[in-house]
Amino acid sequence: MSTLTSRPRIIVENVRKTFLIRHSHSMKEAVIGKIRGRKVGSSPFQALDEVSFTIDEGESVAILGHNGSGKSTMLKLISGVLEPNAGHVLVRGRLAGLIEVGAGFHPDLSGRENVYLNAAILGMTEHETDERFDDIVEFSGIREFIDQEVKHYSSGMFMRLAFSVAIHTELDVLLVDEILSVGDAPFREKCNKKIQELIDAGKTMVVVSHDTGTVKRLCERGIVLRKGKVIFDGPVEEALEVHKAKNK
Ligand SMILES: Nc1ncnc2c1ncn2[C@@H]1O[C@H](COP(=O)(O)OP(=O)(O)OP(=O)(O)O)[C@@H](O)[C@H]1O
Repeated sequence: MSTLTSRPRIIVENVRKTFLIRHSHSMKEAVIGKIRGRKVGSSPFQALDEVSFTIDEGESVAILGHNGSGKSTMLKLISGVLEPNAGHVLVRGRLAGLIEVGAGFHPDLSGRENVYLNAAILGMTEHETDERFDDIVEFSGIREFIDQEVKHYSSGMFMRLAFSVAIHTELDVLLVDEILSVGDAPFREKCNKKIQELIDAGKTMVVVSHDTGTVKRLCERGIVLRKGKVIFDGPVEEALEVHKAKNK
C-alpha cells in the first residue's frame, strides 16, 4: 500500500552498534592463551555502521542482507531491545515486535495469564485485553490448553499464542523477523492474512525475511545491508536485485 502521509514513524539516524567478540570460548583456551602469552579477551565488532533511514506511516519495508549483515540487530534497535552505541532511533506510536516472540512469556504461568502479562508489556490495558481475549485465543487455536502452564506447551503451541498476542495488540508499527516461516502451513496462511490486513489498515511494517516471495508480497521498499552498512534503499524489486547480485 502506498504511503498515506509523509509523517515519519521510524527515524534511524547515524546509528552504530558495536558488539564485543570474545576470542577464547573456553576456560581451557583462556588459560592456555595466558600461559603462552597470547592476548585473550575481546575486541569490538561493528555490527551496524552509520545507518540512517526514515520509515513513514503506512510504509512496509524489508530489511535485506546476508547472514550476519545486521538485520536482526537493526530490528532489535528499533524495538528498543538493544541501544545504539551512537546515533538515534526514534519510533512514534505503539510498537509490537514479532522478534524473539514469547520472550516475555513466563513458563510457570498459564497461557491465559501470559496473554494478560504480555499484552500489558505491549502497552494494552486490562480492559483492552479483556475485549480481545477471545480473538487472541481463537487465532492461536489452542483454546483447550489456555489454562495450562506454558512450560508444558509444545514449541509450536507456544509460538502460536505468542504470535497471536503480538498481532492483536493495538499497534502502529509491527516488526517481523522470519516469523512467517514458523508454524504449520495453515497457521502460516492465517498469519500472512492477518499481516496483510494490518498493512491494508495502514500500519507501518518492518520485515526481515530471507524468503523473496514473502518480501515481494508484503513490502514495497527494501533496505539492503552489507557488513552493517546500507548499500541500497529503494523499491523492493530493485532491492532484491541488489541483494541477489551481492549474494553471488
Ligand atoms: N549479542 C551479540 N554479541 C556479539 N555479536 C553479536 C551479537 N548479536 C549479533 N552479533 C553479531 O553481529 C552481526 C550481525 O548480526 P545479526 O543477527 O544482526 O545479523 P542478521 O543480518 O540478522 O543475520 P541472519 O540473516 O543470519 O539472521 C553478526 O556478525 C553477529 O555475530
